[in-house]
Amino acid sequence: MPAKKSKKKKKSTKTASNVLRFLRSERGQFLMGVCVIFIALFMFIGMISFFFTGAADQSKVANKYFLDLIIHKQDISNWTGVGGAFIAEALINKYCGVFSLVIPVFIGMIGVRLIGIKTISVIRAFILCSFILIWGSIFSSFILTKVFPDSHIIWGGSHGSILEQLLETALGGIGVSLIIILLLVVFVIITKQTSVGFFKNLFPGSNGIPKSDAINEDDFEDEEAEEDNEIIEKNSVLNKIFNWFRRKKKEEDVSEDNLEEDNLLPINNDLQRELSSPVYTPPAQNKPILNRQSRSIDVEDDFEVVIPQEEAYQEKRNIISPIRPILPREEREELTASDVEEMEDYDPTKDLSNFHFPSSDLLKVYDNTGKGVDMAEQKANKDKIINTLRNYGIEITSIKATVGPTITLYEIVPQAGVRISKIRNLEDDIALSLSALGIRIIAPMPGKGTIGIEVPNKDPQIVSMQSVIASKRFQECNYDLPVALGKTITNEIFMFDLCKMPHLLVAGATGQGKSVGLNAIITSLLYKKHPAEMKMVLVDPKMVEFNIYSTIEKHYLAKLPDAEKAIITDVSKVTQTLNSLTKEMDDRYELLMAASVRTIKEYNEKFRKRRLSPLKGHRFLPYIVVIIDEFGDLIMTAGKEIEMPIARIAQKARAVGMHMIIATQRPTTNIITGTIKANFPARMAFRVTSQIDSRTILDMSGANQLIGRGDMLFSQGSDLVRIQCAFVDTPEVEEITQYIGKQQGYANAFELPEFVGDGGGDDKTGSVDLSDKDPLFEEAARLIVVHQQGSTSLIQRKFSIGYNRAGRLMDQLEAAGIVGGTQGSKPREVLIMDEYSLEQKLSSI
Ligand SMILES: Nc1ncnc2c1ncn2[C@@H]1O[C@H](COP(=O)(O)OP(=O)(O)OP(=O)(O)O)[C@@H](O)[C@H]1O
Repeated sequence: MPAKKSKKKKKSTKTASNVLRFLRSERGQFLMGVCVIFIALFMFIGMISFFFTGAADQSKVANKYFLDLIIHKQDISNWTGVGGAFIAEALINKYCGVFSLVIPVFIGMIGVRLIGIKTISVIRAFILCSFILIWGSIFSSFILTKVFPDSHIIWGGSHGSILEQLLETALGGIGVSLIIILLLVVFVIITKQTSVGFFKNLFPGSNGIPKSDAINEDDFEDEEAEEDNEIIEKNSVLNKIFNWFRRKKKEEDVSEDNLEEDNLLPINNDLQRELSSPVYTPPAQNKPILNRQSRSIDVEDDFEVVIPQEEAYQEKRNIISPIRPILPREEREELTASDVEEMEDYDPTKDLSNFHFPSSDLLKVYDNTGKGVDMAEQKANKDKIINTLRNYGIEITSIKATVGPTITLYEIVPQAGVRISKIRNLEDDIALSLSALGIRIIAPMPGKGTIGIEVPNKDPQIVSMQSVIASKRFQECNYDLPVALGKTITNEIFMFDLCKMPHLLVAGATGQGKSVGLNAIITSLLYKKHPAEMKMVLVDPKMVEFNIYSTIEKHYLAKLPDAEKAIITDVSKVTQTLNSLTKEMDDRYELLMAASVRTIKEYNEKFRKRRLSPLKGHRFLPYIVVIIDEFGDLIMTAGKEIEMPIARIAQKARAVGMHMIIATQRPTTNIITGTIKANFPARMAFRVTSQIDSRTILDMSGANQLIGRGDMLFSQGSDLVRIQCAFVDTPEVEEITQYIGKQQGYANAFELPEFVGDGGGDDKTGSVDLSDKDPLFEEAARLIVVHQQGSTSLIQRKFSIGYNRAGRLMDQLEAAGIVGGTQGSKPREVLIMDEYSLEQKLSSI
């Protein structure tokens, strides 16, 4: 019996959680949104009808119960029947009067938010509607009742009437009028930051006047007194309104040029803010460019703050749904072609045709809502920059701020005659005055004619991987190996095609965001490339960083034929793998040559068209991305043996679709050598501790001035871009890899070719000549016996020798019977138990 009960209980909990999940899903939310909008519409129509039909219905509806009215089938004139008449009578006459119309409007807003076509702040809307409701009821009761005394409508509702009567008794008619105006002013001042300027400007003589070229308040008052009257004239309220309409028209013209309505509405609708901004046209070269995604606020006459807007999230969500997989580009192209012959092309993804790409829902959405733009902070920073520069005798003609997720860029235009180097040298002084780390001066800003000062925001935002992956740009991009890295200072998604880089060097001190950066790169590739199109070789000497990718071994990873695991953690295996990759590279070149093509793209295209026969050894070539974390560790242990194959691959592998990403936390010249640097034109620099390190990575300083936590500089040739790296946490990556891992994969990981070195490869035990022992033979034997660990990398590390020599030593130790044979990636068995037995053994050899 109790078992039955608990089963029943379980079932009902499951149903409830299913319902909840549905309601939380996109479909559920959309459905609820539509319902809510219909309810709002019904109420609104009912209330509008009330103005025309309310008189006829009033006697039938007033003081009755809703059910009574339905049961007794009353003849109701309201367009929405008993329901509408009842709601309208209650809301308008009983409660808050005609301004109750904002109630269905508010409900409609909630519906719109649920549907997701527009992001509306519910709290803001609630406060706004509540104020309108209360203020409106008093206002209507006081004014409209006097204007239209003989009406079936109680203009301010019972609520308004009572309040208004109380106020009128206490303060008199004039007092109530003043209270109504005061409440309105208070509300506008509280809700609109720029309203103070607007109100000030209503009074002639206020200083809402555009300033002269130089921002120098003292000079300004004395010298331009004469011009003041003229300008004040220009600033009169009528002129402002006229100008506002003129500007609005201009903006509408721009908006026809595809500017998103979403982003402009807040600007256009904001009459108060526009009115408060001065009638001041900045010099042509300083004119603010209205970014497609930007919202620009004229905080003061001379200071414009641009807040680049993100693309609407919902719009992006619709692009990838968990149900509808994103087909690989090639497949999409093929499907659109109606040509039957095209359909017969070879389809590399056919083996895993049911493969579903992960959806962006698997990634976490970080709540940055509380981290809006702090106008006070922007203004204070601006003042500090101006004052610091002024202290050193530098005047500027304009200053503009662009607020990014973690950094704000202040662009200044100095007065003619100021030496740029003078400003550049003030980096430390500005940093001191702003009491902030990570100040960077870009003088001049390339192609802009301004000088940039980057200042970290007090409350930085997290750029979620979700926002980057779900962005329209990423979803619609057709790069061969698309990598979405994060967001630039102007909130734009920063993306690049790894194929074009073609190799990438990642550096940064420990804990500054390298691993997160590598995960972001891998994640973007996983979201766009089908397992048939891309394979990865992951090298992880730290052993813990790439472990999460082991679940996708049979989908995306490549490994050596005899390797147990695809993720390489053993230093000794790295040389083998890299050599194997150089072999794969050479094999691919031979295939390309046989196919008479120059690039992997042309080759694969030919293969798809079935113009290359598999019988002649041709095969579809997936891209291979080699990612090495902590490359410094490898160079320290294996030196040239690692550097050489890396350099070879970096020099040649681009055309055959092999790309490398190497990361290091030790950006010194003995790790990032000249050979490495020459072959890795694209560099990603996270924060480093010294200017020298920054120069080693980027060939210039800057990385030492970053603020960490994913703040980075990306350089490709001479261009240097500051980016906030997208944040993807380990659990998020796990979700993705598990989603992929659960799906059908290939039988094995992608097999790399076996590499047989000059000496005949690894397995040389049979030919080992113990008469020609390595000078380190005895010491190595002691080391192995003392540690009881037959590991080649141990020998490498202890004696600082390369892998080949350590491997030879190990073979000699095996031939001497000190260690056992190879056991895949595991250390060899040590056959001698103690040092005494070893000494005996050594003397007998
Ligand atoms: N893009 C980012 N946004 C926000 N926080 C970040 C970002 N990247 C890194 N962090 C923060 O910094 C911490 C360290 O990052 P990460 O592990 O990537 O550093 P690392 O450079 O790889 O360090 P190590 O070299 O020691 O492994 C993270 O746990 C996270 O809290």
